[in-house]
Amino acid sequence: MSTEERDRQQRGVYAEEDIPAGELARMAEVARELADDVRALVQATVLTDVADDRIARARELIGQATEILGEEHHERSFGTRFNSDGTHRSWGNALTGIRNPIAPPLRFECFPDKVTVDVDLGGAYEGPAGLVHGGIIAAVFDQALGHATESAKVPGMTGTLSIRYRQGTRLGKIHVEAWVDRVEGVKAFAKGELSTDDGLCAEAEGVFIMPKWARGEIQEKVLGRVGD
Ligand SMILES: CCCCCCCCCCCCCCCC(=O)SCCNC(=O)CCNC(=O)[C@H](O)C(C)(C)COP(=O)(O)OP(=O)(O)OC[C@H]1O[C@@H](n2cnc3c(N)ncnc32)[C@H](O)[C@@H]1OP(=O)(O)O
Repeated sequence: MSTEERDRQQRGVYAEEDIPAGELARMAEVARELADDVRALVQATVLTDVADDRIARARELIGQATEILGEEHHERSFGTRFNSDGTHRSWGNALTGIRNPIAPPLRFECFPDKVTVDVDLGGAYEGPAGLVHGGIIAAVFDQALGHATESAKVPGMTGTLSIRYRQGTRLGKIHVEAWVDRVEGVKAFAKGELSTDDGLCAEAEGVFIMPKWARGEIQEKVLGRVGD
């Protein structure tokens, strides 16, 4: 596929889909509840100790649920959708998406100088025994630093992300802070820290770049709007 065709496809996953605020709130609630249920199922799957016949029964029920959910579905991804009320939604996002049970999910608080997030990473995010997987930590940082750039109105895609793991992060509650350190043209340099009750566990820095294909119209839309 040519670069032009790829860029065109990529722009296409940023779509206008105008939905009245009340209806949108209802849809968000339904999506959030379903994702919460499936997230609980994932956790139960990792930790269960029931006998094989109970697992067989659970699989039957899960199969039925999968079939129901598949009756109507989006083609490949949810993408990002823009509303005329000044919001946009990326509900499939792997870290924040309210439709996505893989997402921990991260819910950021935005301040003028930084973004913060508190989240509980349970057994489904394990790497070394009892500790959070390093790749999950990297993903959390990627999103947090990216969110900081978006909040500072200099959003971009991750060009480079570097992490220093200072000590193991025990499964459980984590606190992450991220901020924009400086901006050079289309590049925003962001930093972040992850801590727990044990203190500082990891630090990150990254470069976030507004890609060529998004400069202009899509950039304006992302900059002008808020959402989840
Ligand atoms: C609207 C849509 C997008 C934004 C909306 C996001 C909003 C919402 C954010 C929510 C938070 C998301 C947080 C998760 C973020 C991911 O997960 S992003 C997914 C992982 N990253 C990727 O897939 C990126 C893949 N790479 C690319 O798309 C492109 O190579 C890049 C990195 C965007 C570069 O784009 P490009 O248009 O080729 O850039 P180009 O004009 O050649 O270079 C611009 C400058 O950047 C430098 N540069 C290029 N590549 C790199 C690199 N990898 N490292 C360091 N510097 C580099 C160049 O040297 C140049 O520097 P100067 O000469 O200006 O000094």
